[in-house]
Amino acid sequence: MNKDQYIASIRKLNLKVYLFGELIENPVDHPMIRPSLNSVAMTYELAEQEEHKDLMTATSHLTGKTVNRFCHLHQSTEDLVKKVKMQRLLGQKTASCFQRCVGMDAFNAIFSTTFEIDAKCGTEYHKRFTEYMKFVQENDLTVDGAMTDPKGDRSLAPSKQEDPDMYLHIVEERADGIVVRGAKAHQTGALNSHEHLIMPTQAMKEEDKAYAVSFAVPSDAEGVFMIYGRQSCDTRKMEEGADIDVGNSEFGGHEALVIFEDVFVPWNRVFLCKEWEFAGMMVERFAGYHRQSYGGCKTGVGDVLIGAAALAADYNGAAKANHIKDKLIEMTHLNETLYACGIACSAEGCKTKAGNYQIDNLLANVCKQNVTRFPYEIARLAEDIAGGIMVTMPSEADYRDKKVGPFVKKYLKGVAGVGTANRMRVLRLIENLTLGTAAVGYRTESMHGAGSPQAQRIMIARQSNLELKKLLAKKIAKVNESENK
Ligand SMILES: Cc1cc2nc3c(=O)[nH]c(=O)nc-3n(C[C@H](O)[C@H](O)[C@H](O)COP(=O)(O)OP(=O)(O)OC[C@H]3O[C@@H](n4cnc5c(N)ncnc54)[C@H](O)[C@@H]3O)c2cc1C
Repeated sequence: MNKDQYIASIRKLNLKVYLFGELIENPVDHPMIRPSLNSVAMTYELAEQEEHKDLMTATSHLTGKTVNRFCHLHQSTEDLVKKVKMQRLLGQKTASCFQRCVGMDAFNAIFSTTFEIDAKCGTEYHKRFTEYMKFVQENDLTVDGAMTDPKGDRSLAPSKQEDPDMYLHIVEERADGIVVRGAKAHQTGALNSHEHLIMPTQAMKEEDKAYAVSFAVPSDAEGVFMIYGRQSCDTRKMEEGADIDVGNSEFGGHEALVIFEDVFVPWNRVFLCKEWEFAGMMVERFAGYHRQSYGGCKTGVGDVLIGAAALAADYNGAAKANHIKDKLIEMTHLNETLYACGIACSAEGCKTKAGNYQIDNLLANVCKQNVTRFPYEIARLAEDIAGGIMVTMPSEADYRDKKVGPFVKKYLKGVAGVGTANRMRVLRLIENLTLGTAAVGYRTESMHGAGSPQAQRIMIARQSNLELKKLLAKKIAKVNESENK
């Protein structure tokens, strides 16, 4: 699809979306939601441009046809590297979350996991999922990769929760399919997606087998509805003529709470049904891909933030100061470190039993662990360079007002030759990325998206191979085991 066809295809869906307690009739044109749709639309627009085709498209190994890379099953480490480069490009173009990665990461995780379930259990999930992928590729769909359950009491297993719906689960198995109930929280781009692709949220034990479920449903399926997640400063987008104050008037991201009220799923769309031993594998593979993803997208957004900070320094007349130059160097160093990790875990990837490529899991976890920290430091340095006016500045309405406008223009001026409005625009962009709507994606998603920091530390511990490292040290130090006796 091109950009316009994508927008038209979302318009055709009969989505049930609630915002501020009301059912939204037309989410596509809602001023608070539309910027997020524009970000996804960019994934279609760039794929049409000759200069970006190499990154934005790939050849499907299922059909031999050209597909959008967001629908691709990675066939090599080169594909994995291109994925990260594509994500950086999109971060640069939108300065926000472009939402389509969760689906891509779910495709690749489910493809390889279902292959291994079938080999062990004699099921036919992989065949079903392969057919599903052909449908996704053929129709160039955006798919919400839905893993996170609300989880209620974090100290209790799914089946031990006071409310059994705190983890999405199977309530009925029928001859023609299953019925599921529950919710998925924090769903990125849910309203801009054609489909929801569900995975379990954690490894399961046998008593939790009703919660070990993976399936796909259209986003307007009977029984599915969404409650839009609000963001800091979101209603600025609803203000008359919203432009400067929004910071990024064109693009944004969103998350939603997606609720499944006894939703029927036909068997051909079920990819895991109670094989609890494989829930952990699916989760780990998805998380690995998604931890790689942040080495691309957050770096692209970081590029925009570094650029905005450098412009703020120019407009403030501080650009020549050595400490400002050094802070911009530090921001670049941190940002490129994230990118290096994204590229490294891709280049060190390997083939799965199903034939698609998986990232190096240790390096992907190191990547995400850095992502939980570095964007915060980059944001801190951007705020330092921007100055306090970034958060105390009068509104755009005051700037345009006949009476007080001239005072705003006069007293918010920086260096000669730069209009006050342009200085305001750059400062509002920094505010948007560090404290406003885009901070959801740049900051808190960096912390919790694809798992909170502790989840990566557990994975790093598991793969650090300390015993080998001890042996290396013993050899160099000439440790003599007989002296220990
Ligand atoms: C902006 C954003 C976008 C997201 N997009 C998606 C998406 O598209 N799809 C999707 O599926 N998910 C998405 N997520 C969800 C993300 O994966 C979760 O936020 C993450 O897994 C953490 O879960 P939580 O938010 O419930 O935090 P919690 O589980 O409440 O964690 C809070 C803290 O408690 C700790 N903790 C939690 N449980 C335990 C325990 N049992 N023992 C000890 N400590 C514990 C954690 O380590 C953390 O420090 C998104 C999240 C964000 C913020």
